[in-house]
Amino acid sequence: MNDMRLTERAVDNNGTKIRAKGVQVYYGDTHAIKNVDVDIADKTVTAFIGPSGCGKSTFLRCINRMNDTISVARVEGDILIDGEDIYDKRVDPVQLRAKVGMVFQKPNPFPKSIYDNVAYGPRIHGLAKDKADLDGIVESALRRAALWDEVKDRLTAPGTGLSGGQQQRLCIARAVATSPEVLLMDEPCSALDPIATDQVENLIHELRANYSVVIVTHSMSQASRVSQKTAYFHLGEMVEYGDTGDIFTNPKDERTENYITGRIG
Ligand SMILES: Nc1ncnc2c1ncn2[C@@H]1O[C@H](COP(=O)(O)OP(=O)(O)OP(=O)(O)O)[C@@H](O)[C@H]1O
Repeated sequence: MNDMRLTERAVDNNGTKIRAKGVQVYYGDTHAIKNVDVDIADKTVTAFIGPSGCGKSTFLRCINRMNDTISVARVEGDILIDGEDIYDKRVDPVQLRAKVGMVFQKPNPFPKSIYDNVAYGPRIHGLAKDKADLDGIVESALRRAALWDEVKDRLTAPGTGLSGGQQQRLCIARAVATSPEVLLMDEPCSALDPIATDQVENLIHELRANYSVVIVTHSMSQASRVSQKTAYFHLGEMVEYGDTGDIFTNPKDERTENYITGRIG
């Protein structure tokens, strides 16, 4: 953001990284998110689950203002990160998205080299002092994405030439290269085979040490493997939110229970 308050502010709010208050999202006349209140913890993986069309991706996109790019979308209510309103008019959405990175369903590397994919964000945000500094940022991001050993000898090769699982880890490296504080993942494994899914899930587990990770998933087994907190969405409402173990073994809301037992999907 313009004044970079997100990076400079001391965090002292009992581990809450993201706070949503009364969030509503409309696409024209469609009321896609209905009055969502939630506190999302720092250094935690939070899974959003629920039937198709219930608003998981819409709510996820509120957290880095990706809905700004959809002309018919209108967001109401407050979303605070470290206590700061990300919809404040002084906040630059481009800067915000460096702090709140996103990984999409389908791996979407740029038509550039592996190196340039990862260097893209640090370059546009002026994060490197010189070439050696940029090299270090690229290597560190590729290591954090568990991809370095596989690509270190072909950094100038096109990112699009990697396997699907490698491309998704490249996109994760691209997202972490700007040192985000929050990582949003919208069904990051849905285009991957079981081995690549396992690698990305292990990575999510490691990323939690440094980031608040929010993941949309259709796979309840994935949610239970990777997350500590789970939110269940139903027809635009967040009907239940709590510890993942509790949501899956002892849901309080009948709608959550019906979903996790397979009665609705
Ligand atoms: N760009 C858009 N324009 C208009 N309506 C949209 C748009 N994106 C989503 N919607 C509508 O908003 C509602 C929520 O959609 P969203 O994609 O957030 O749900 P979801 O739970 O992520 O679904 P899925 O699991 O199928 O990806 C749906 O009714 C959908 O049709």
